[in-house]
Amino acid sequence: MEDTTELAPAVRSILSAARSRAAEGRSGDVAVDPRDLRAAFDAAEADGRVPIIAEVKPTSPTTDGTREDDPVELAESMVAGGAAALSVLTEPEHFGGSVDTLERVREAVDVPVLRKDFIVAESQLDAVESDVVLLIARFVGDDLPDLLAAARDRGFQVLVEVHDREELATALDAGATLVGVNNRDLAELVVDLGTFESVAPHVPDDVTLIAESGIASTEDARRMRAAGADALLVGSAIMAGDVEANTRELTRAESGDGADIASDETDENGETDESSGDGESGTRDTRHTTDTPT
Ligand SMILES: O=C(O)c1ccccc1NCC(=O)[C@H](O)[C@H](O)COP(=O)(O)O
Repeated sequence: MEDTTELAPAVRSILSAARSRAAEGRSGDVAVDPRDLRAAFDAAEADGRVPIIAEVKPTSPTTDGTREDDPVELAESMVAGGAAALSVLTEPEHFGGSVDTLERVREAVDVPVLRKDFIVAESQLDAVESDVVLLIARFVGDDLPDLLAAARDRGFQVLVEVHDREELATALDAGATLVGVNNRDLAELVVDLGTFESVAPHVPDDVTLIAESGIASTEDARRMRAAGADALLVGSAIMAGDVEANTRELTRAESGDGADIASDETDENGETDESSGDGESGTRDTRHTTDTPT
């Protein structure tokens, strides 16, 4: 079991709740016929859209209040705004999510759907079908290879989330081919886009790389793409206000006609550290670098 002493209290509480749910158990393994996430990213690129995984995130430990709209309507609006894929929180106690919500969303849309939860035990994998599941390297520790295999056996594509180079090495050793770098530090819950920029150059080109958390503007989106992100996972900035318009603006961040969503939508988290990083782009892959002005 992981040492949780350095985690933020909210994150320790999330983990404790996850372990309780894991203990409830379920019978029977799910068998998923997944929608291809990489193909969805390629289709967005071919269409001139930045590949965005838009997250249905009703609330979170760093969000004030709860968005009560029908999650299916929110999801459909995200797809209408050009999202290549969706992420749906299924964690009930801290994020207002549910497996029922994910089932309804996946039925309503035809893009790949990531199940965003805090999986620490194999039994949790059988709670619901999704196209992609998340494994957080920090939380699963030495169980990563076994959980990765268990998820793949069920048909899931697996996004392994890391926060630093050490976790990246662990993920690659375990055979991860889909890696997310979380800009949110789970010890302090502070967001720093420099995190992605420092880890991305060390990710092999044949790994699909996703920048997660704290992307609050079209400028942030371009910054993460310039640092080598194949796709961006965005929750709070899309959930704040008109989700279709917010999604569209981010997907158009490289086509020069996207207004800056941060200019008229205030992210109540207000945690993105724009001053972080040293201003140099990562060199992993410059395909995404753009000269398009804001
Ligand atoms: O978002 C939180 O407040 C949070 C707190 C503690 C653990 C995890 C948390 N978020 C999970 C996520 O992965 C994000 O929802 C996702 O990366 C989107 O981030 P953002 O665009 O910053 O909402």
